[in-house]
Amino acid sequence: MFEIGNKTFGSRLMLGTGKYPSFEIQKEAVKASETEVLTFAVRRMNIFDSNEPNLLEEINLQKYSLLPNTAGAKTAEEAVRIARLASGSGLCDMIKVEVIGCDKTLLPDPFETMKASVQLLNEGFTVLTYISDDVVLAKRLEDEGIHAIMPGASPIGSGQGIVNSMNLQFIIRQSNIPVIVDAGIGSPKDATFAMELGADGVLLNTAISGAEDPVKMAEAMKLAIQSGRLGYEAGRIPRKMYASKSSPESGMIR
Ligand SMILES: CC(=O)[C@@H](O)[C@H](O)COP(=O)(O)O
Repeated sequence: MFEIGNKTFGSRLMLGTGKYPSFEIQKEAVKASETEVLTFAVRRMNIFDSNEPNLLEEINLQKYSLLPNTAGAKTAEEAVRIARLASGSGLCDMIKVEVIGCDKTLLPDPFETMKASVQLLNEGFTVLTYISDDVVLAKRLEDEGIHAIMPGASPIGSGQGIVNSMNLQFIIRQSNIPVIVDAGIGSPKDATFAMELGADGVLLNTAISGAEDPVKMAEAMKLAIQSGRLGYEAGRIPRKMYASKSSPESGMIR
């Protein structure tokens, strides 16, 4: 169990909702993942045209917490406008702040991200902020009062996995708010690694929606995250430079 703002979650896997081959497969994958949190880009989600298909109509909304995100925003002003739209539509008071600063890498703009996060905190939102693995920015945002920090493992949709585990560990160790590793996860081992490092959760999309079998991959990710968390709680052995025998010599029968 972990908490973000006033919500408690059993599952540590948060799912994006884009790029699935079909609604049917998406629904199955969401079910198999046992996620409790679905994030979606307010700008890209068809929530306003009742003639168009809409994922939110396809799923049982009682079962999930919705986490609208500000994907598509390039300035703080745009992100704030998108968040207000989501809240005005009664979707949720939680918001994932995402302000992209570079079209090629889709890495977030730290200055606009900070501005948007502070503004939305002042407006009473529960703020989860997506950043790159920037240790100093993570702390500054926590000091401002955000509710969870979401450092990227690697660029969105790249499937590169965790490229700087050192920075992620710095962020995890210094944080007094939940750390959700978000973006760039490619395979279950990446998700396990994030959890073994001590992350509170993982948010991912492409690794499941783009898999050959998204439903199977959703289950694999669920198990990977559970396994990584269990391993973290169990406490791994320290790394040693040289070998040490698995069977102790004292007490050996000669
Ligand atoms: C859905 C969402 O919020 C994405 O922007 C998120 O960052 C996931 O990235 P991946 O697709 O790399 O998992």
